[in-house]
Amino acid sequence: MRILLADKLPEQTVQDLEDHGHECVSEPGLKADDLPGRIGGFDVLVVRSTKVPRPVFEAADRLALVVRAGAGTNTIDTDAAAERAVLVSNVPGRNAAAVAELTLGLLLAVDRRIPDNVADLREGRWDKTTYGKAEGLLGSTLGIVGLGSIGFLVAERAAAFGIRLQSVAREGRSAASLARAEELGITMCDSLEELAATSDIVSLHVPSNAGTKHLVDEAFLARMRRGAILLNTSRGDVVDEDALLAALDEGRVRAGLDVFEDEPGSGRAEWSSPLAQHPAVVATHHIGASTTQAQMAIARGVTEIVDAFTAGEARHCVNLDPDRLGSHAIKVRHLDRVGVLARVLDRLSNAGLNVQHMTNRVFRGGEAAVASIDVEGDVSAELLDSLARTPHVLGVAVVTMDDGAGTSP
Ligand SMILES: NC(=O)C1=CN([C@@H]2O[C@H](COP(=O)(O)OP(=O)(O)OC[C@H]3O[C@@H](n4cnc5c(N)ncnc54)[C@H](O)[C@@H]3O)[C@@H](O)[C@H]2O)C=CC1
Ligand SMILES: O=C(O)C(=O)COP(=O)(O)O
Repeated sequence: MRILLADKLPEQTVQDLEDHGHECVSEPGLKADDLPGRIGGFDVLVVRSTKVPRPVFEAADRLALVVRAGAGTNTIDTDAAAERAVLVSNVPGRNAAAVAELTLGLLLAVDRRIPDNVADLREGRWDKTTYGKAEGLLGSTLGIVGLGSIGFLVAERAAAFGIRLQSVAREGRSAASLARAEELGITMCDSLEELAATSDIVSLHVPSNAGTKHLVDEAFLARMRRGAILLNTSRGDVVDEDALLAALDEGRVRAGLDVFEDEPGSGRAEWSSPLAQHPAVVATHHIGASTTQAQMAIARGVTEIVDAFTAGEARHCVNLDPDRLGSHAIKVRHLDRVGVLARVLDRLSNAGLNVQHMTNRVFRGGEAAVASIDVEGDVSAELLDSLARTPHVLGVAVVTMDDGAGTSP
């Protein structure tokens, strides 16, 4: 597998991939605009925050997998990838502890004005009068928006500070997630509006997508308690930055921010931002995931995904359609001979059935195999009979899949 690494990744990533037999080219300086001209000849692209827009997929000849060495895939045009059958996978959860640590760091820094304390002391000014006025966090209420990998780890850490926890009730939350929330004493608000109005601190841990864009807008900020703290370590566009700036200027809220809508995509850049420079903001350089621990964990995750892909598995893929798993699962047990599957597929095609997902596993000894073919459409007795009579086929069975009961790819 030829792999292009277009971002700063630990040397261990390259080492692991090469140890697993892959050929790696590491070009951490590549930008989105360079990628279309560079992607030719590579099977796999690995990136962190480097953007992967549509032209990359249009220019690619062999590209079959993009791995986001991190959590958020909003920087990758996953639709363009899907249109060209390129898998996009992320490495979920592995950097969550690092982001949770930074989130708590920002909270303490805002509450105690630690950066301003430090700056004044470095300038030779002692000012206990100004800085000795923090509110304190014990008994305050933290509203967590986005109760996933990071949200839960923020909750665990905040609980240790004696902070009360709440989130928003959401359809489709798994039983495991509900149980964990209950265990941590997280109460559920009925709405985001209620969370905004009843939290002393709001921390954002949702992915960036159409549904979360400007989730924190003027109305949300207007509902927040006076002096409340907004923490954003998710993505810049989850917050309406103009509305936040206005709320900060009016002294209504304070903020700890690791991410910005127009943040530079590179490691170093000249960049100024009224938000990042605001006196009521403690800002960092999108470093939530940038600990050695997190990056090593991500590096292992990247290798696992590439290895799984090599073995035919789409692990942590974000752009396969979970609803298109077919209406019927057909199992064909057959002798492992050249041409059997071609004949089986030919019969499915003649019956007008579209294959949604397919695997073929060979048994020990190499004599026989079983193909699992998920199809969409009616499977007639006539078709089953013709499949069963295909040369070298040993047996055929069909299972009707309920909605959502398909075989996961
Ligand atoms: N600052 C940094 O360096 C990092 C930032 N991130 C950002 O944090 C985000 C979250 O990361 P994880 O916790 O690992 O992802 P996750 O997928 O484990 O959790 C996201 C949670 O948000 C929930 N959610 C989605 N839309 C929502 C909505 N409209 N309202 C309420 N909840 C909603 C999901 O159900 C899920 O529980 C990433 O998508 C990424 O953008 C992630 C890692 C590092
Ligand atoms: O994992 C994520 O979603 C992150 O935001 C981390 O970004 P990075 O890999 O540090 O550019």
